[in-house]
Amino acid sequence: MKVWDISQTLRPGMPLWPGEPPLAIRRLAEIGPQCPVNVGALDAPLHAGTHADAPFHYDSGGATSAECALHPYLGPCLVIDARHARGRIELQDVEWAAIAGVERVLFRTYGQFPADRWDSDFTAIAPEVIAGLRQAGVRLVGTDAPSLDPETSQTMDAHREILAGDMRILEGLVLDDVAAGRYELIALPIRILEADASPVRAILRELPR
Ligand SMILES: N[C@@H](CC(=O)c1ccccc1NC=O)C(=O)O
Ligand SMILES: [Zn+2]
Ligand SMILES: [Zn+2]
Repeated sequence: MKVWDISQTLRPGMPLWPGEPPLAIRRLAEIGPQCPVNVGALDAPLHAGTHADAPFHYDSGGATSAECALHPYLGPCLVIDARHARGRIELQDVEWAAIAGVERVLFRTYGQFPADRWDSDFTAIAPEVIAGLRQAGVRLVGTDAPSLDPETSQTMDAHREILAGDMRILEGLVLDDVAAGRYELIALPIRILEADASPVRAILRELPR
């Protein structure tokens, strides 16, 4: 069964949200005469790379990564090619008939994911689109962009629509090699106490025929 790895590589020097501290891999122990193993530690912002926002990120009373149920992050999804969208994915950019019965939607906005540079002008998603997805019964919205809202947003309108429907979010996906269509999504957040986001290893699998 074909598997698509739709996750970024977490690595020192990777592009991060402006102001975030750099990702580091610390060496705690090294194989040698007195030590049988190499041991490291990861210092990384919780939103680094491909990750799942927890509701706590945009609602101080919201669930943390450790508290989020796993159902939204595991199951059939629809990948939508939204590369034609300019600035924001708007209502007219979505083929709403294709959303019927879909619980998970992943938007592709990049022709080639910017793995080596921070893109401040990434394609956001209009709050009206999130509201429309919520009304259509969608439980999870994913994107290859680093956020649903523009980098400069102070109102986080798309995240607020997600909150209104207690929906879930994946950001920083890599969809370059994924054709639009239906897949099985597996992208489980790690059980991190008090966390507002969690790295995920996101993959797609062919749906069973
Ligand atoms: N991936 C994050 C980006 C984000 O909102 C953010 C991340 C780190 C520091 C500040 C952020 N947002 C607004 O200031 C998000 O959209 O959830
Ligand atoms: Zn995030
Ligand atoms: Zn977010």
